[in-house]
Amino acid sequence: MTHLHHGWDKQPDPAVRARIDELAERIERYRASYYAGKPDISDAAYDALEDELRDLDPTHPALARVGTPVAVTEWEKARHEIPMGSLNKVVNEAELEAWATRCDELVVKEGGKAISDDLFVAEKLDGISIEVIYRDGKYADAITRGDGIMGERISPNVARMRGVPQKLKEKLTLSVRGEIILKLSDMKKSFPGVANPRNAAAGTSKRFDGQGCEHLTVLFYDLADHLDITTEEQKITFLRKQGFGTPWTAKGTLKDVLGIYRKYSSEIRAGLDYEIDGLVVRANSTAAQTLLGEVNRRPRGATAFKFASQAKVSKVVEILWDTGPSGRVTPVAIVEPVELAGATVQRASLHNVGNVRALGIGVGDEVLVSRRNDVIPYVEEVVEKGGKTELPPTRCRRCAAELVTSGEYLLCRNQECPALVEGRIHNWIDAIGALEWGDKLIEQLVEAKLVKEPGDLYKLKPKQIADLERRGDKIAKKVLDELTSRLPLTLPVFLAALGIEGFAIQTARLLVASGYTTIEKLLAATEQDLAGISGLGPIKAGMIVRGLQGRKAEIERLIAQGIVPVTQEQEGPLAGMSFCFTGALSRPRGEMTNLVETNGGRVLSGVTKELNYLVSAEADSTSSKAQKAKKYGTVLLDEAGFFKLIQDKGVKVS
Ligand SMILES: NC(=O)c1ccc[n+]([C@@H]2O[C@H](COP(=O)([O-])OP(=O)(O)OC[C@H]3O[C@@H](n4cnc5c(N)ncnc54)[C@H](O)[C@@H]3O)[C@@H](O)[C@H]2O)c1
Ligand SMILES: [Zn+2]
Repeated sequence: MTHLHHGWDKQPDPAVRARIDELAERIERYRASYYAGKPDISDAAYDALEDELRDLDPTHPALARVGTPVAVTEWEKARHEIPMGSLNKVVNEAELEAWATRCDELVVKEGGKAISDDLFVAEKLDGISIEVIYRDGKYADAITRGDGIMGERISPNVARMRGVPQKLKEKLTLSVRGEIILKLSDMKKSFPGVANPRNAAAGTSKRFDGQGCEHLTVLFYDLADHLDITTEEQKITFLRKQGFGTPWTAKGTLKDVLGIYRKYSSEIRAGLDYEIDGLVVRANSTAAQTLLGEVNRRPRGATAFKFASQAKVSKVVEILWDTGPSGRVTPVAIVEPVELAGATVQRASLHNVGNVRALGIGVGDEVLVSRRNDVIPYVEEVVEKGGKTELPPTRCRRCAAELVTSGEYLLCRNQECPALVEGRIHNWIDAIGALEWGDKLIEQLVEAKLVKEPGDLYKLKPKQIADLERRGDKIAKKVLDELTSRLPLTLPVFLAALGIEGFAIQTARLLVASGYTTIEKLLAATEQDLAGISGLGPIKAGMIVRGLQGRKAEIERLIAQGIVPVTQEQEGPLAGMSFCFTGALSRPRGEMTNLVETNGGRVLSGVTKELNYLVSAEADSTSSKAQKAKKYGTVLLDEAGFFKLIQDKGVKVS
């Protein structure tokens, strides 16, 4: 193989040289901690740095090393008769195909048979390599990989692990290779509080008192002495026959392997009782493997086919402190763009101020950004400090008010803060089910200082909305008509729309059912009064009373404007029933809404605990709305079911 160094034939520039030296030094340091079971950084971060070094200097000696030299410990050092190597890796299907093609070319040139049609695949166990030696069929020795040449003799510990037979079925002398793992079920049972099975296995297997080794398991996948064996498949069969536990394996073509990989990535891996970090793919024929030979103690005829990492290293460019609708300040890291799970990521959540302090993060730091299960990307760890540690702000970035710390959170308590005003308006619009009002419109209205509190919504003139950027007469009329069409509001909706903490619609309903049938009665209630209601309790009662008193003037302004809550639910055959429509329906949404509302029912914009019926094109939909509905016990209906229901109630459908 030729290494073109991206086409450079001159000396790399000093900055690159310095980065290479830095990476190499750090890689050696991280390895030493990792193989001792106390990694400094995550595997994903380590792999990212190793890949970076490989890009800059593919032949760097740090990349050729295996494991780490053994440290001075109480364990006796032992030399491996046959050095223990490592594996090269591929991280996607194209790389695996390229590896197979390259192997085929090489073997064929040497007069062998192409390997692509005869591959052997095994789960790549994420544990610690171990060599176990049997003499005359009896367990004799176990040596850790160490740096591949010299390891530690931890025989008494390995003897206690599961899956290690004391005696073989035949009186053979041989050396087998396996991986010490900690099964997840054993971790749960016997290692409370431990989160990483690999690190626990590494630490435990080297304990001088051997404590905990009985909970570890060894699975075997290789055999050093060949015993007339000519394929990997025969090796595994032999190991199983002698009583060794093994990982799952299969024989197949390149296409089969790709299928297996997809299946493992998408489902099997998540259901295993142990962690694997990929598959190991090899030429099934040992003759082909011998022909291919090895480079840097990594066989060319085998490769680790790793699962895609959903984490990458990047650099923090800026840290933003966004004030949210509830006043909570959320820190966000802006990082140099990285590709993650098919998307370019530039913003990563830092959750809260407590987490920022715990990470000790700052602008200029190298961080690991991850995106798991499609959630919002977040910063997992600081890999290397590169700048000053971020000092959390003392003032709100939206309104400059002094921030308050509450537990892990920073809060803006200024009720006039535009972020909080937007939040309250948003809550109102949501609760009354005004579907036409988008976030952006609310933001514009608050920005233009046209709306400071919910009551202001009802004072808006069509022209004020029409004049906003990208609005117009049609939109203005539509949203204002919608607003008035929701009136009058029932008392529970009115209360929930205020968005008082701890005071959602269920609580509002409970209060009405307990006799607080007018807003006046509620405003007059004390904490003690409400605490007596079963299902409320003193804490919630306190929040409700304080919340209502804090908004009293605003409530009075609403009422003065004619926004008077009514206690009676509307009348009609669908009174007391709520519906939410989702997906493509045969009639326009507006028509369905009208049908429900003119008959006394309510239409909600989303699935809440209050929703009685979710109507969708397919009743067995697996959409997130349908899942939520199932959780709440909401009835799922298809269109036909909906029409049948309302007709049974006496609604005439044209
Ligand atoms: N976090 C850190 O600081 C840090 C530091 C160094 C290394 N690492 C991690 O260690 C790994 C590299 O270490 P490595 O040299 O042990 O290589 P490796 O784990 O990538 O692959 C080789 C090893 O796989 C194991 N293996 C498991 N199942 C196998 C099977 N069925 N067939 C063959 N081998 C199997 C063997 O022990 C073998 O030695 C990387 O994943 C890297 O992220 C992390
Ligand atoms: Zn603020």
